[in-house]
Amino acid sequence: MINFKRQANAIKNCNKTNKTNKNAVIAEIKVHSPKYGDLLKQRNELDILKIYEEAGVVGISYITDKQYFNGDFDVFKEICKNTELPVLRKDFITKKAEIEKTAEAEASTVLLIPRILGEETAEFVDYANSCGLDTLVEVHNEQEIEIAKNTKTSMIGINNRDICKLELDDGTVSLTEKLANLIPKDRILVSESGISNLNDLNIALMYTDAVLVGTSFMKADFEIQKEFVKSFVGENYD
Ligand SMILES: O=C(O)c1ccccc1NCC(=O)[C@H](O)[C@H](O)COP(=O)(O)O
Repeated sequence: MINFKRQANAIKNCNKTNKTNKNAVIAEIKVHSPKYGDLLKQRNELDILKIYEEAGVVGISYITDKQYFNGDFDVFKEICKNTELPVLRKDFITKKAEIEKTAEAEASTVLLIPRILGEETAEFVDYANSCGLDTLVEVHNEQEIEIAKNTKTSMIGINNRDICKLELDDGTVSLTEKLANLIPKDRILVSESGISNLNDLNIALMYTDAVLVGTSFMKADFEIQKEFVKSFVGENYD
């Protein structure tokens, strides 16, 4: 089977080149937010993909959940097909068949949530790895960190928001500051959600290897979107 394990390597390679001030930014093509509504605003997902690529991000995230985030698996497949960047699938995965479907789409990484999978998280990580996928195991509290630590996941994400509140809470990077030192250094650590400006970004990157940003990139006006994303990636990126 083809090995799609690219997300973790992309972040590691990016960090090696940090001499050039390039930050490891995973950019989300987020079409809908439960809090802000439509974020796509009649734009095309593949145009946004191109902007993110040109801005120098290390990876792409896309939410396939339809019910709350208006995601579309066919769009996800198109995104995977149209980029060399690693692509993360975010969804509420509960079945191994969904992991197979993610690998078939030639994604790089699948999100797994201990809040949903509990002690089965480790088994789902192994299964995703056997399908050639990287895994991002997402935590929001100490109990979930214990579950994540007992898996072979290469990446752990601290979601600054409580996903059970479906984005109606305001996540802040203070959660990343609080939890980061509980996560073993051999895992790639990602700060996710609620990162809306360079101050948030800099705080998150003091504690983590990468950040995942959606809403603030999507809310930036189309004309300035690339420059805005570039400012997160780092001034010296070309
Ligand atoms: O993170 C999850 O557990 C999740 C699972 C399924 C659908 C959506 C999910 N979370 C939302 C996000 O992933 C955020 O959009 C992402 O972290 C970006 O956050 P923001 O920059 O605040 O839009």
